Amino acid sequence: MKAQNTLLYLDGVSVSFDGFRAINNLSLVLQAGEMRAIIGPNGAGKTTMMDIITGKTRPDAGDVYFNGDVDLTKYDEAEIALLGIGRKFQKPTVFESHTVEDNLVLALSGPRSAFSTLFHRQSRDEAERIDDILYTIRLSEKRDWLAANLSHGQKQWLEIGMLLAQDPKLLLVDEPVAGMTDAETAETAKLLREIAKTRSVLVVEHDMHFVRELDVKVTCLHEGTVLAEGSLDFVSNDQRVIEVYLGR
Ligand SMILES: Nc1ncnc2c1ncn2[C@@H]1O[C@H](COP(=O)(O)OP(=O)(O)OP(=O)(O)O)[C@@H](O)[C@H]1O
Repeated sequence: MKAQNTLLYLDGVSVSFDGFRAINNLSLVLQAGEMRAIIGPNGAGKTTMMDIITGKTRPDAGDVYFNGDVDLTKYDEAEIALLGIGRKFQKPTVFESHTVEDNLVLALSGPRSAFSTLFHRQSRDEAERIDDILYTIRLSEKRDWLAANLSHGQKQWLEIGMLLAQDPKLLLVDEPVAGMTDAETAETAKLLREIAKTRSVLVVEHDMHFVRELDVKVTCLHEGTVLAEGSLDFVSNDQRVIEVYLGR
């Protein structure tokens, strides 16, 4: 089967809402260890594509395979999260009244209750993982801070850290740098590149400076299908991409 050796394989995927085709014969292949940037105008179907991958929306037609032969259309949202697909929505949803570290402890624990999680003794393994994640998300020095006191960008990093605590094979990240300072945006590109050394990442983003800094293959969606795919230079020189998106 074609999906073999791919981390994510979408082929001929379509979905309609009240007769409107939000996703139209969409095909996209992501290799293990690959980071991909998804661009495209409002309404292109970027969010709907993520909804299909995470099981929030069922496609009307097409194949959606994860990790080679796992047919994602057969699983619900909770099962897909457990299979190793983590999703970060645009707005950060950290626990503001907990410390940075406790946010990660809670994320690491999965189904355990918040109370027993915060009061059980961390194993050395857990403590090491938390140290590693804090280092990756640039928050080692702020581990004792209340999440409420972090900047917007730092909250986004913390939420990425909370996803990392669940050790996903694939991370879906929706507009991570919206509202960030230029310095935070540049740091986020570095951070995601580091994360992508050990797992695959799909990033939806409108900020082209940031996409350039990611330095990865780009897929431009339009009207629910792939309009152009390749390097950012290749895609941004495509006349149709300029017409529907970049030239606006
Ligand atoms: N549940 C739904 N019911 C009806 N229409 C929907 C639904 N979800 C999405 N759509 C429509 O499908 C199209 C694709 O929307 P989607 O949100 O996936 O685009 P997008 O590329 O993520 O846009 P943006 O950049 O604005 O986030 C839009 O026209 C949207 O109105």
